[in-house]
Amino acid sequence: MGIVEKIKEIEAEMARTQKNKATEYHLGQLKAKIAKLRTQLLEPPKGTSGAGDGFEVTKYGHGRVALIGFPSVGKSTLLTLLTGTHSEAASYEFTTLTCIPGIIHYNDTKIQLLDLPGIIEGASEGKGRGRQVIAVSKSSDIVLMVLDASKSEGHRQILTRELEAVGLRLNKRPPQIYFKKKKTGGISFNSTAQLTHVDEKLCYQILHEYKIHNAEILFREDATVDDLIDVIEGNRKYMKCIYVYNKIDVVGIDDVDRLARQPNSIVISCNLKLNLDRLLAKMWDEMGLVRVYTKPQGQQPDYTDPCVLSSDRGGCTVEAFCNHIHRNLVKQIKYVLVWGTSAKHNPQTCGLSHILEDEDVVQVVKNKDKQGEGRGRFKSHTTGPARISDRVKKVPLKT
Ligand SMILES: Nc1nc2c(ncn2[C@@H]2O[C@H](COP(=O)(O)OP(=O)(O)OP(=O)(O)O)[C@@H](O)[C@H]2O)c(=O)[nH]1
Ligand SMILES: [K+]
Ligand SMILES: [Mg+2]
Repeated sequence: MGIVEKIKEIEAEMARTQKNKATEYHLGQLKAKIAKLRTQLLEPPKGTSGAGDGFEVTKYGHGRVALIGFPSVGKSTLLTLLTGTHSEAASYEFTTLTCIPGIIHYNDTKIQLLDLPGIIEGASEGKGRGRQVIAVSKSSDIVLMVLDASKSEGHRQILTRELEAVGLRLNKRPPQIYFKKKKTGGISFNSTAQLTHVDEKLCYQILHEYKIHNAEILFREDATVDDLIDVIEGNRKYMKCIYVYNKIDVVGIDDVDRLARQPNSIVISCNLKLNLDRLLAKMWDEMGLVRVYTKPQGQQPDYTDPCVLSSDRGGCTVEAFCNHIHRNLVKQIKYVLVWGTSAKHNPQTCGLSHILEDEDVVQVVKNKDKQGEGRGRFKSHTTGPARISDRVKKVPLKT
């Protein structure tokens, strides 16, 4: 029996089993069995590297965004509109057969947008190009789930389920469960929260299913069995997702209004070029990119060429900023001067652990730079409006 058949069989058994206190442990065990099989399903076939099939696209720019959706929802039309790169669009399904990259220029940053083939129910089990599409989505920073506003609202749930089946968690944070495997000592089970979904026995059974006999586990919230399995599997990817309802030109105003009010959602029309600017702004906000402008001593910063940090990848500390500029810079640094919203006063003298914010300006002072930095430096600075864009771009910085 293949892995997919095994999963189907267990799913059928779960559907047959009544949910009550007595079957709770058995159901938990079945969930763990499915999770293990799905992980097996994700392992690339022996002798291959993974995604394959012309789907590997080199990362480019300051972040990567994947377009995921059923066929013919308008993914390619959207890529062409936002990036200027042509991706074939047509009224028949599966027009796009590979991964097509384009570049969005926004806020002086470059975002790589990936058009992908449509995916369908069963994608997680390898239907269509599901596996390759999912592998590419996992490599991106956020997902735009493109939906047809005129079609069934169930599509969003189906796609979410497909992505969950392969370990993607959309708009969720990791469960607050501490878990550490040990060599000896048995299982130590603790919780700092009242648990209503999981008890010690169920936890032991799940761990037993994974052949884990020595571990430390601490629940910091009222987590579920699924949360526990996610933590044990350890391979889940937590991603932001924006639900993009396209084709609002063909639905009534009441539907548009309802869809627009759902969390993490935006309504657009590629045909009428409606709301695309709002989509870009939302996408950029969700990516959590932080632009930092470097200011050479005695000069104005170059506002066209930011150093772009990410709160998700690598962090936004002064240390991350320095590493971004040069790998040896951290060793040479004495302190930095920071202007902008992260600074208590302008400029603030900061160390490596200071966390920078979008549009901050940083001047690096190296150890050998001591000479030029007299005490008068601090007298000459004025505090301006809170936004660096107002303050710095109009009023030259005192240097
Ligand atoms: N009415 C309407 N039609 C649209 C809109 N956007 C795209 N379409 C049409 O929808 C059809 C499918 O568009 P595509 O861009 O090929 O869709 P896709 O999601 O890339 O499709 P696949 O590559 O096959 O998965 C085309 O006929 C488009 O012209 C829109 O905003 N409104
Ligand atoms: K199409
Ligand atoms: Mg397409």
